[in-house]
This record gives sequence, structure tokens and C-alpha cells, in this order.
Amino acid sequence: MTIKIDGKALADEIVQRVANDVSIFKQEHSIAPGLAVVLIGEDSASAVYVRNKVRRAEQAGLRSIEHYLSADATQQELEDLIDDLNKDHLVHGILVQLPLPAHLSENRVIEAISPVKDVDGFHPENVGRLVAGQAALTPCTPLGCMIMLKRLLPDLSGKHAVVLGRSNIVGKPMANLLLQANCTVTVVHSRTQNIESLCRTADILVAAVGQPLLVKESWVKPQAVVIDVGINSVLVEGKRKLVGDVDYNTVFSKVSAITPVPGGVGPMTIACLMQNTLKAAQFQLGMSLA
Ligand SMILES: Nc1nc(=O)c2c([nH]1)NC[C@@H]1CN(c3ccc(C(=O)N[C@@H](CCC(=O)O)C(=O)O)cc3)C=[N+]21
Ligand SMILES: [Mg+2]
Repeated sequence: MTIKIDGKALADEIVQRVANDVSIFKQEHSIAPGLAVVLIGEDSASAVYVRNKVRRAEQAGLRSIEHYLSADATQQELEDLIDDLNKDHLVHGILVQLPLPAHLSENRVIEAISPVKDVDGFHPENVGRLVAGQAALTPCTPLGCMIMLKRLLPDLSGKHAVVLGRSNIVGKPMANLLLQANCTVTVVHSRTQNIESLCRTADILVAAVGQPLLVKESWVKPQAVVIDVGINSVLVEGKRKLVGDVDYNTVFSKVSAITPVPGGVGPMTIACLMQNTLKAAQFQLGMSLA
């Protein structure tokens, strides 16, 4: 019997726990942890994401503030806003929604965010800390994937994990977290030779390439655990539908567990954003890091 990993239910659980810790935080500090989300330009795909974030922030008891800049905002305007948020004592977490319009530098924006408020974990200081195995704010999507994996396989030690994709947002931090958990890690990407046969050697396969239904039944080892990070919007018989990077229906019966899309990694990403915002607030107010 294959386990369908219920990311939504696990996210509910995490947000509940964050809400509990937030109420303690509020009693101790008389303020709520605050999350500022910066959005540049119009992007229909981000609308759902923002709505989910706002709803989860409410559930967690966090204060969440959205800042909307127009698509033609300048680098200076954006960095000035980040500067204000860095100085704002009511803001403990800052997330700038990526990707940015082409005329803006993502690297410069990420570096402008104070590392202690960098709830995405994208600042080079947090990236370095993660790689070095030091306490850090860790990217939300890989963190959510690790929570699901550990719930399923409490001892990840010695497992062969294959990460499909090498983005700064998912693939690279995911590989580092798996290594930290004593997995043997292989990262495969667009230039890799024999991708399919490498994936077939994985005990744990994490797909994060943004290619709808790329991973077929022939790509997975029997009884593997499959984590599908892809959230691809495709047209099926004229209707928009979300599908992952994994061909869920054909892969399902061959593996021991798999995340669905939607309802898998997506809700966990948002739950981890709430968790990171609380962690950032606790750190900034001098409590010990969990
Ligand atoms: N700085 C930055 N950090 C991010 O973490 C970030 C970003 N920029 N830009 C956009 C992407 C996308 N992303 C999603 C997270 C959750 C869902 C999510 O909750 N999905 C649900 C619902 C999807 C639906 O129903 O449309 C699900 O998969 O079940 C989707 C997308 C975070 N991103
Ligand atoms: Mg993230």
C-alpha cells in the first residue's frame, strides 16, 4: 500500500504548533511576530500563494503585511523599501517574492535583506551557515520536504537521495539538508548524463525542476519515497490544472510513499514560512534558537 503524504494535514499541525508558540511569544514580548511580503508587478500565479500565506499567518497569530510595488519599480525603490523593513521593529521576517522583473537584480535584493530577517534563507550568510552546518534560517520548501521525509523515515542515515534540480531556492539547499541528515546525495540536472538511470537508484527522489510530469514510472526504484516539489500550471482539456514534476498516477503504485500536487509540498512551504518568521522573531528578541 502506497502512502499518499498529506502535506496539508502536516502543515495544519505545524501551524498549530507555531500558533501555540506565538501566543507565548506575545505574552513575553507584548508584540506579534511580523512578516512583510514584498511583491513586484502583477503575477496571477502568486495570487494563490499570497492568499494562502495571509490565511496561514492569521491562523498562526502572526502579523502579516503586504507591500506591492509596480512592475517598473527601480532597484533603488526596492532597496529603500527593504531598508525601511530592516529597521522596522515590528517586522521580523522579510520575503521578496521571486522571480523579479528582468530589470531588477535578485542577488542585490537578497543581499539587502538583513540576514536575521531573511525568512527565505536565501541571503549568502544563511546559505553559508546551512552548508557549514550552523544554525541558520533555512529555505522553506526544502525545510518542508525534510519534515515530511523525517516523519516517514525517522532515520535517513545512509539512504541514497537523488535531488532532481539545482536551483538556489530548492535543489542546492535540499541537497545540503539531506547531507546533514547523513544521506548519500546525488544532484542531477539538465546537463547530467543518464538522468533516468540515476533517479532509478534513489531511495529518496526529490523532483524540483519545474517540468510537468517529467518523472515517469521507469525513473523510480520500487518502494522509493518520492517528494514532488513541482507546481506547474497546465491546460488539460481547456482547463488550468496544477501538476507536479512527477507523473503521479503512473508512479504511485510502484513507490512506498509520494507527495501529491496540490496538497503536498506547497502547504508545507507556507507552514515553514510561519515557523521561520517565529524563529526569526525569537532570535531578534534574544530568545535561544530552537
Ligand atoms: N521569495 C520567494 N519565496 C518563495 O517561497 C516563493 C517565491 N518567492 N515565489 C513563488 C514561489 C511559489 N511558492 C509557493 C508556495 C506554496 C504554494 C502552495 O501553497 N500551493 C498549494 C496550493 C496551490 C493552488 O491551489 O494553487 C498546494 O500546492 O497545494 C504555491 C507556491 C513559493 N514561492
Ligand atoms: Mg521559500
